[in-house]
Amino acid sequence: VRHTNIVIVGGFGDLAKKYLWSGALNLFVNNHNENATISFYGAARVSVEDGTKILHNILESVQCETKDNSCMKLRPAFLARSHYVLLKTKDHYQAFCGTLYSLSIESSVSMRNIFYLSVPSSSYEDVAKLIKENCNFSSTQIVLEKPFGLDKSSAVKQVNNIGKFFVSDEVWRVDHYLAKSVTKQILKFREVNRGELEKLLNNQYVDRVEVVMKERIGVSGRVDFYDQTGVIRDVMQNHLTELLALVTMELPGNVSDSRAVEQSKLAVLHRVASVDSKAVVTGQYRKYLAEAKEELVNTNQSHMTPTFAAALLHIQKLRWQNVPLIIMSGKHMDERSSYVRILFREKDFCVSGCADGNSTFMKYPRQMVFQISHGSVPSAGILVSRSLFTPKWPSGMKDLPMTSKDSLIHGQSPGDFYYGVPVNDLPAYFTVMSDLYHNVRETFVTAERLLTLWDIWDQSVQSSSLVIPRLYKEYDASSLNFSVEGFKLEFIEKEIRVYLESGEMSKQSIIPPEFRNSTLHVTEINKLIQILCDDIFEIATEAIRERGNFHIAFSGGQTAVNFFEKLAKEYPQFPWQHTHIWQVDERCVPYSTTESNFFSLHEHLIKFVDIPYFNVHPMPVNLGGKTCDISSRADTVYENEIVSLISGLKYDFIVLGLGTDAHVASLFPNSIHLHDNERLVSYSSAPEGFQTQARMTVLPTLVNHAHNVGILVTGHNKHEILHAISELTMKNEKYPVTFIAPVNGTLVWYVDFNAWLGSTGNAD
Ligand SMILES: O=C1O[C@H](COP(=O)(O)O)[C@@H](O)[C@H](O)[C@H]1O
Repeated sequence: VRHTNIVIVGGFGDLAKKYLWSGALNLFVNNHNENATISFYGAARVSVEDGTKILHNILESVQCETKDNSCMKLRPAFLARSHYVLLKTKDHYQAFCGTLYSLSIESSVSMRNIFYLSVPSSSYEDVAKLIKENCNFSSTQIVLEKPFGLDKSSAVKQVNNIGKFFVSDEVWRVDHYLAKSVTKQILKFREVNRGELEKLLNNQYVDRVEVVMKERIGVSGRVDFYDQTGVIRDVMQNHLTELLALVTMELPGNVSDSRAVEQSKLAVLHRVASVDSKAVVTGQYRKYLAEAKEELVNTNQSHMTPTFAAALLHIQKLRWQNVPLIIMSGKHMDERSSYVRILFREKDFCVSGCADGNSTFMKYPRQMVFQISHGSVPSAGILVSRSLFTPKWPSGMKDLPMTSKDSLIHGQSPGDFYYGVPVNDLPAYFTVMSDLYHNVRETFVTAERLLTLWDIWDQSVQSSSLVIPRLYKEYDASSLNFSVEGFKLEFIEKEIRVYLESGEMSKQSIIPPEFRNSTLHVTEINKLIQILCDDIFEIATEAIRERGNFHIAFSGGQTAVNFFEKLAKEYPQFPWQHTHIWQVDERCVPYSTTESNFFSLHEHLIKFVDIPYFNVHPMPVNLGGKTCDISSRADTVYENEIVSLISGLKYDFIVLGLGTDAHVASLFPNSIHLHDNERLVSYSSAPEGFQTQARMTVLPTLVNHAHNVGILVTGHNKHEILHAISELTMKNEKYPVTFIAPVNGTLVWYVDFNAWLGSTGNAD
């Protein structure tokens, strides 16, 4: 007869309450019999009286997973064999272990003791010492939960500290991802499909490998643990790299031989290059800092803790050379899903009958997915594209056909996959407990593997702790989309941060590639003007090559002045001889006054460039010696000039500004001219408060005919209006800029940091 004592040190902790006691019940139900008996002890540091009550309450809530008879029948016996034990001092350990020892002698059974340390890792050494020195059993297992160090050197220290008391065979480090039902099947699946699959798993066929763990939950309630850890240490260095090893390692001759499996895993992990800082991007969900402030006393470093990270790994081995291996995980993501996805290259080309979906050629990527937690798949399982090969399922799995009606899975119709699921999808901690009991080594992490995993991640945990993670919206991390560029990972959307003079960060913002469905440039003002001038120069050169001339209309106002001189002085090759300069709007004042738009156009641009006199087209606001005399119909005169000179009424480039009230040109909120589809140019008037109310302006119809329109927005006073119009999708009279939408042309927004962020400072 053999007896096993399982002692959960820290038996009232979160892990124990959530997982360990139900794992214990399941273990008892499936293994306890008269030849192999099991007792459980929940150990803590409170009095026997209190502890007994607490344990009783915890065990009351541990119910059978299913109402299956054997569990219901055996549950009372399990409760009777579960006891509280006070383990605080040396004497407590001595007394407890002494009792266990006497019991085994009395009943002449061989005794085995498993101490599950569900306590903070900082106590491991002390507890290990107490066990070793006071419980002199011949057979003891010490079970540890992560964190196994915060980096390589602290991991080495932890290994050595435990090693002072227990030899490596006695130390069992849990990685519960190795106990997930599908993880358990990976090698078996590879084994039964060895013939078909092994020839595909290499750089000739594999396009990339993704190891992903997305969670809906955040870390509220456990920030004290998470703040120092962050996502890389929490799940990437361990769970996800272990999964990567299982799919990339050489398949040993016998996958049940745990030594061979370990050797093979180590061999591949040794070849994973250390993760470089350029190969990592990190993020933090927006509420994290507030949560940290609620739960921690010191939050000085909390803004640096990543709750999301993606990393690009490479294996320096011929088999996997140049295959990007992407490991990614995040909290508060759009879904809960973890998987290893292998995407295969498409080598064949379909010529006929390709569109009907029945072709053996794929419209979609060919892929194989080990779905560890279910996500959009009905349940955890293995998916294989039908066009890849027909898989066999290992004995612990069964086929589960999916219908094509369900929504897409990994971009593919469910019916396009072979789908197999574990026969028994057990909770991971049921398997942890059971594998501990049955000495199934490969569910646990050896010290050598642990340190090898740290070799891969050590550099990146150090360097990523120096980079401020990008903030993302809870459940919508689209701002974190990234791309793989050679050996680098980069966010697709650019980000700006603005620092105040003091060096403090004032604002952080993601710059989307588009604003109001048009191209957006956001940068510091000098760079912005450079981009605008470059664009004008390029379009001018192109227009002249195609049509012989270039027609550009400029707005007035201070914003435009900023770039006139740059264009005039820094583009000596600008084709002014073939350029026509027009005006977008003008104030009804003499050209010689500083209020006149033409005056500033002349003073800052025209007078510096060699442009033919007859290529300059000021708005005729001074016609007939009067300014904007209605009877002179100067608007019609300008219109006629446009009609006669500009082919198809299509300006090559129109530069607009944006008012704080969203006016463009001299089209103000609620102006009747916004709806004038007949005319091209008109008199207009600015609301009270504006300098010079009487104006002349081009109308939306004309602007919307242009090949290119650029809207230049600078200064922090434009921030609010940008924000107000950002979501407007329809034309809205209150916001004249919403009437600007080139019909067959291109609209580009040129926005400076101050306007984008609404603050001044230094941005990076
Ligand atoms: O180890 C950990 O894993 C959990 C996720 O595990 P799952 O079994 O629910 O997928 C994660 O939430 C936690 O942060 C981490 O410490």
